[in-house]
Amino acid sequence: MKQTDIYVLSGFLGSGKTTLLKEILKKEKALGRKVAVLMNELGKISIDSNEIDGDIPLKELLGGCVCCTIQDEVEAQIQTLLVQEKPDVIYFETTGAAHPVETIDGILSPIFADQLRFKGIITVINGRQWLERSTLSAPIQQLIMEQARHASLIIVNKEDQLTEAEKAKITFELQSICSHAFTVLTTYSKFPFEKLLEMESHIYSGITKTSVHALHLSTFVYTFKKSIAADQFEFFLRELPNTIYRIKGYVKFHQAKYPDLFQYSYGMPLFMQEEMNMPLNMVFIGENIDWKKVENELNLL
Ligand SMILES: Nc1nc2c(ncn2[C@@H]2O[C@H](COP(=O)(O)OP(=O)(O)OP(=O)(O)O)[C@@H](O)[C@H]2O)c(=O)[nH]1
Repeated sequence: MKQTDIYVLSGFLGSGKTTLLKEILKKEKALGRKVAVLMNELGKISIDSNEIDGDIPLKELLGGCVCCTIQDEVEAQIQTLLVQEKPDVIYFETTGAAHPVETIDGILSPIFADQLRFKGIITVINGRQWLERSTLSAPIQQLIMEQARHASLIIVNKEDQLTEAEKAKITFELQSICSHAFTVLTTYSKFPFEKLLEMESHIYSGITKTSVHALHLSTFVYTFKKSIAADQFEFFLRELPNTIYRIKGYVKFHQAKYPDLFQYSYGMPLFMQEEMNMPLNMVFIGENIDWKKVENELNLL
């Protein structure tokens, strides 16, 4: 089955995400891959989408954020892109307010998660805003920190507005927060494109890798081959590490006619009976997780 790479472009409002996207699309054009774009903006009218070439398939998600109000719409748009366009790669520009974990949760639906290869998060940081972040409210500071912490590639943008000493300070601070990420200082988001191509896939696919990326926010898609016992599944959940932030997918219990839709968020499980058969895929999102171990435990259910 063809798998489509998906990258998330994250970063606070005005940091340079659309500038980065335009830069990436130029490079992709030269590379000849089939690209699709998904843009999420908080406003009801898209401004940034006008800046994208008309020949690139583009879906807009307006008037809400992937991390809360429009998750269903995100799923539908990605599925449409996969079916109609069959792209090699999708770039998803999130709103500046989106939290990385919620974003990944929004894009990986159990219905098609096995067709996507989540390549990671590219976070754009406005250099000056980073230096002056203590003037922002606590939740915004926390959000900017989370966007940086979960990135595989960090673009410190607006380098033209920074002194040499400030650049050194930012680089030092970011390296201590996210030593696993590649950090680059840019003007107008011009960055070495090969760093994006080198990003590891962050979906665990049964191959044990010992790269540093394994110790980071990553995802795992498991497909149940049969129905399982409810009490054993509950035991499995109780034993899970608390750095598994999200699980969602379909699980079929013995005696049940149809699978349950299962949702798990920061330790809280929720089951909903489905009215028809669904693919028994389950998507996991976690940090510093040994997915091989989780897979082995699931195989024993
Ligand atoms: N001085 C300077 N301005 C920049 C640079 N990169 C981008 N800008 C400008 O910063 C503004 C915001 O850039 P965008 O790329 O639209 O930022 P964004 O993150 O997509 O913004 P939102 O969609 O509002 O979240 C634009 O006016 C850009 O032209 C840079 O390196 N230096």
